[in-house]
Amino acid sequence: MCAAMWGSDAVERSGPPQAPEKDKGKGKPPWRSEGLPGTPGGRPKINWWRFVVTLLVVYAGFFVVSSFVDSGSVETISYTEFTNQVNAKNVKDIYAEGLSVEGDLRSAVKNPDGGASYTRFATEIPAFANTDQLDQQLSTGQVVITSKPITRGFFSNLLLSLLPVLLLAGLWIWIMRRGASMMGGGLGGLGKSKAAKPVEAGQVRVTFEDVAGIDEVENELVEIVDYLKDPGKYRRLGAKLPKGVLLAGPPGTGKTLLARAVAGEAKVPYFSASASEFIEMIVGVGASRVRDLFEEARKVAPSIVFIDEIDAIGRARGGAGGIGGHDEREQTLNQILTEMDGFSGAEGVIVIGATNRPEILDPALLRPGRFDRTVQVGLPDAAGRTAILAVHTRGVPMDAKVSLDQLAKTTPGMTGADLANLVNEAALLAAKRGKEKVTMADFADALEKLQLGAARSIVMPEEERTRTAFHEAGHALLGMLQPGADPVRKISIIPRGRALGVTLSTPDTDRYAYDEQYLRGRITGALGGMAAEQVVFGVITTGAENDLEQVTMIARGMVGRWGMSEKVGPLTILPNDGQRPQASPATLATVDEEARRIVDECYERALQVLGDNRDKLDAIVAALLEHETLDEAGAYAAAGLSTPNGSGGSADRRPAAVEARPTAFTQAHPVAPAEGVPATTPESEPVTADTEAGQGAPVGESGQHPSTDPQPQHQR
Ligand SMILES: Nc1ncnc2c1ncn2[C@@H]1O[C@H](COP(=O)(O)OP(=O)(O)OP(=O)(O)O)[C@@H](O)[C@H]1O
Ligand SMILES: [Zn+2]
Repeated sequence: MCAAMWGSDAVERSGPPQAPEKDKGKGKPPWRSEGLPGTPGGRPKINWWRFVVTLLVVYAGFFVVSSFVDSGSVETISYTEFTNQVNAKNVKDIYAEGLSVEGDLRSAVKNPDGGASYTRFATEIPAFANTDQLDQQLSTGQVVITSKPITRGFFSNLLLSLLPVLLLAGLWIWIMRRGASMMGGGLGGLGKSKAAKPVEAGQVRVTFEDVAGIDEVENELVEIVDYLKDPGKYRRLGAKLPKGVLLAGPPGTGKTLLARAVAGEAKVPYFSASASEFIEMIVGVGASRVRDLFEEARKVAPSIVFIDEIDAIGRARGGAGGIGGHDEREQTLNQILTEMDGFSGAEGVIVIGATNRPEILDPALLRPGRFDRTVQVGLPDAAGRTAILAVHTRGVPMDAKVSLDQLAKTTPGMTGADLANLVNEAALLAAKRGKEKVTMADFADALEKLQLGAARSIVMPEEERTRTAFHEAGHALLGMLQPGADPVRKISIIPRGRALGVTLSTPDTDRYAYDEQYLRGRITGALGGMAAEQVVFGVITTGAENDLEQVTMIARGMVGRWGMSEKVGPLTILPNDGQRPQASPATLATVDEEARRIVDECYERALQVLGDNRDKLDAIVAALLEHETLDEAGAYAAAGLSTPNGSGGSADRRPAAVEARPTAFTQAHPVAPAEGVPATTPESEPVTADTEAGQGAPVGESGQHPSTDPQPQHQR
């Protein structure tokens, strides 16, 4: 009974703070309530039935367990028997707590010496028992009661017996609240968006000055800034501005920064939220948060609402699930769409969304009147990188010899965030070294740390070191000898992170597209470590796991994505967006077969080249064992080759590269394969997940150049 009361109280408290009635009659589009059957106004759905059933089960379990605990050497007797024994003065001291009584009962068997012997007994006093009368009996029976006497009234007794239930219920609610508050909110505050607190107008300190290297993107947003500054100007002419702008591009390219800069330039309030924050375990919460957010934004319009990671909720419906339940995601998405449809444009709320994966967005989001403008935010080119470095080195005292141009050239593929990080790392290093200014050497070391990972101080057994040296030399030598391959920049057998050794190759210029020969070269190079182990030691180790992942990914991409197998043809069999492969089992089998053929051919070639150039391989290994790390010049010199850029650098080596997609190409070997057993991926598993991090995602004009970018890291 108490539990029931308590429960209904909890129902009250779980309701969203803003009563749904508030929305009624406000002329909200009718489809909203149709679209959300059973959850009007996004009221959280709590399954009370399940709650009650769970409690009953737990309660029953509690009794079963406690009856087991009671049994044993203790004899359970009935209440009547107990009172009889008391009256017969057979009961010694008792221990009473609540309704349970335990004590000693004189045995029927007498001791030989004539003394009494006792056995342990227990009983329950029923709630209807007359406890006053019992008290009387106990005192005349000379029974000493320890612990609390049994004089509680009916209700307190009941309450006591319900205590475990109450505790469990409390625990349950606590878990619920925790679940909710972990993602923001809390049960009482469900739906209250943390994001509803904007950065006030004029408080956003970021301007376009702080965003470098992506001028085209800025230009697209200037119009919006102008509109936000004076919406009236546009309104008078009846001009319609986009309600939403979608910024699409790889992580760290400055999308958030841009959105803030727009707010900073226009001096308007800025609301920001990550789409994943909206999603809750309880259906309807996301939608109510969205409603809240927009309500606040409208109050202070003109304003900007920035929604990061919009793909988390904006995935095409029916596609692979995102976070949160399906219903919740869809409702949240619907709410965003409703809100965007809702503004007349006169309100001056501009929504800026950001995503790494525009291709998986629900087309409904991109319809006119919603995110009707998509701006691609790509990786910066060399000039862009120089500009970004300039922004981030503004307050950093630098040695006169530091050349940002030079740095930009050696950092192809890095994003704005990477470059900001690089500057910071270099400054940290310089400070640690007690310098007044950051020098080029600090930058070089910081770059090495970022590209290769921080060195670890573990002592490698000599045998392991030699094996690693051969492995890395194998990667490197194939990189040096294959036409069109990216120059080898660094080889190292110093363990870093999870890697035992690293070979780094980067192109001279950023590149966006790769030809078949290049990709085969890359596969061959990635197999070089394993091939070297095979050639030299006759056995291979688990150290090539990472290499093989790359190999598999590239080979399958060539066949299933980039039309490089005649047998399969120019079809997309393995989509880039993580969707299931679209092909018959027979075609999938052919893809596997073709990928395997390519890899086999490349491995043969790797064995061949290394076998033919064993002298060069040994020479690189000797240099590596001596110096541990070789830079570009050192590596080529050790092999007796000239660097690709050097005097003898043959022009035919240079890839027919388009612009730059600088990809550091390193190979890492796990120091220890997880628990000794390298995880194996079944051949048939589509390797499309690699693009998750945007690493393999198309760069530049989205999707037009399916850039392979098979994971730049290539480490032993
Ligand atoms: N174009 C740029 N100019 C100057 N700094 C930049 C630029 N791009 C990124 N940065 C730096 O990188 C940091 C992170 O960028 P930001 O958070 O805007 O990236 P993002 O594209 O929103 O990434 P994500 O998709 O991961 O959210 C910025 O705070 C800034 O310091
Ligand atoms: Zn390797």
